[in-house]
Amino acid sequence: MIQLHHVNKRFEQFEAIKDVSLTIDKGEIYGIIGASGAGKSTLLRLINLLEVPDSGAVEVNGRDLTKLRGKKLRDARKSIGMIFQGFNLVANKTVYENIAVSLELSNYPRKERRSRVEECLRFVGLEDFMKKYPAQLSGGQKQRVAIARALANKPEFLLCDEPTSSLDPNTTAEVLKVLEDVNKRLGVTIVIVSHEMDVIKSLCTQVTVMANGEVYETVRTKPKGIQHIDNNPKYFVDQLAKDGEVDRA
Ligand SMILES: Nc1ncnc2c1ncn2[C@@H]1O[C@H](COP(=O)(O)OP(=O)(O)OP(=O)(O)O)[C@@H](O)[C@H]1O
Repeated sequence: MIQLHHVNKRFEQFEAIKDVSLTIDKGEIYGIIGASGAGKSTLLRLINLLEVPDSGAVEVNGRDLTKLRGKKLRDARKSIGMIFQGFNLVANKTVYENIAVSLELSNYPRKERRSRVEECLRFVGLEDFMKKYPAQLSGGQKQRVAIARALANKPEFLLCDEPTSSLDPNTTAEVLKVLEDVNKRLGVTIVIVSHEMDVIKSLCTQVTVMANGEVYETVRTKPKGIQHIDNNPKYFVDQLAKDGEVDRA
């Protein structure tokens, strides 16, 4: 379980995140949506302390990450994988090496690294791509490699920052299917930031709408048939309420 308690984050004078508290239960696919600049990515990055909060607590399975330093923080972070809109693969390394590097950094037992890389690539359907370089892959394949890399250390949580925003609709569907498998078959809790309502609609079990650095509302829903997007946060909630059964959290 992930819990944020009264978290605040400023960039100089600008208050990017204001007193945000939320709970993400094990097994959820938790969406964070909202207009551009609402604070979605910052909120996601606070969960693994890529952004350090100015105040408040970030608890992962009951441990406050803001109190951990050095090896203890690195170990805690192993339970949290992350993928990005731009994939963040290393261009001059092969698919195999991109994944193996994360096992090296975490001191994964040397003899088991190869089979773990193979296992992760099989999971995302790219076992035949080990020797390719990122430039030889499509956008969807790059994101699947990034997912395999994020899974390598067997995380409990996967943070996804706009994972399909640079992909076309078909490739988006392919990546969403992999993320759904990660949740259903591996039991990984997923937190996904997206401005695409279709992504939220097809995947999420709970959704937080952000506006101006604050939680506007959190709803549990299985929305259907959402077509448009609007910058008014009330719009997101109204759409979710209209298209599915919404329990206000
Ligand atoms: N490192 C930083 N330094 C200064 N300001 C920042 C930094 N990171 C984010 N911000 C500001 O904080 C606000 C929230 O940014 P954030 O990226 O979290 O928004 P977002 O909702 O993810 O937006 P988008 O959908 O456009 O990516 C924005 O106004 C942004 O300019």
